[in-house]
Amino acid sequence: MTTPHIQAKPEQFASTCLLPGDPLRAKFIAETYLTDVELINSTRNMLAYTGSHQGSRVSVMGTGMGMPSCMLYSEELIKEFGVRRLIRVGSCGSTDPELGLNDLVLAAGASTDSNANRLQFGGYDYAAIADFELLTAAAASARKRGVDARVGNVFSTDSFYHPNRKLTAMLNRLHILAVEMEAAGLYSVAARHRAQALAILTVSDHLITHQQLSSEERERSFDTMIRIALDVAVNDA
Ligand SMILES: O=P(O)(O)O[C@H]1O[C@H](CO)[C@@H](O)[C@H]1O
Ligand SMILES: O=c1cc[nH]c(=O)[nH]1
Repeated sequence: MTTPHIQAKPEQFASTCLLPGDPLRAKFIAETYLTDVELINSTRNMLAYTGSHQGSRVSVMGTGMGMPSCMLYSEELIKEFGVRRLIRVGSCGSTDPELGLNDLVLAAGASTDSNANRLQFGGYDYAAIADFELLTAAAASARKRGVDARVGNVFSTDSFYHPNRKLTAMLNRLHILAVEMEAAGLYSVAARHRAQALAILTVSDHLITHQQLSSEERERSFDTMIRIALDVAVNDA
């Protein structure tokens, strides 16, 4: 089966797929952490690979930026390629003074300014939440690795350059930890298909202090997040 966006056979995907926004981060993850790696999609340069990690098959694929792109790929991965566990490994902007560069967030829930989930829900508000099993596995992995990962609500936005100048303060007031662009959509697609999803995020920039990582660091670093995601993948495989 191929789709307009993914040219692969269903059996080429593992049932667990890591999903960075950046396809070059997918390449980096495949080349650095997996063995026996096969490139299984390059349509639109949205690179996807399957390989092995500690004896378990794992796939990794870029989703592009934003909910429309992430939801499209997630839907196809679940419906046409048999992917059942989708683990986003993304960057985010911290909205919390106590959450600094390179710190980790496990997105238990994802608020949003997007209409994408309302489109599927008759205009009502949908509470986009992570799969509990994946979330607790990631929290356990972080604990075991001595990593102080924060668990909480994030904000998935349609607008990287947000017009609301008071957004950061408003999010902080509601104890939302960070901003990114995909988790709320990923969670609703997974729920609709009874699949499991989790977003693990690393702080790449700080919306209060304006510190930031370089684009190369966003492509090639994030070792802790990737290792935790792979612990979850192997645990569940
Ligand atoms: O680093 P990734 O996974 O792409 O995630 C974040 O970075 C992009 C914006 O620069 C958006 O996709 C946002 O969600
Ligand atoms: O979506 C994102 C990702 C990183 N940093 C942000 O401010 N927003």
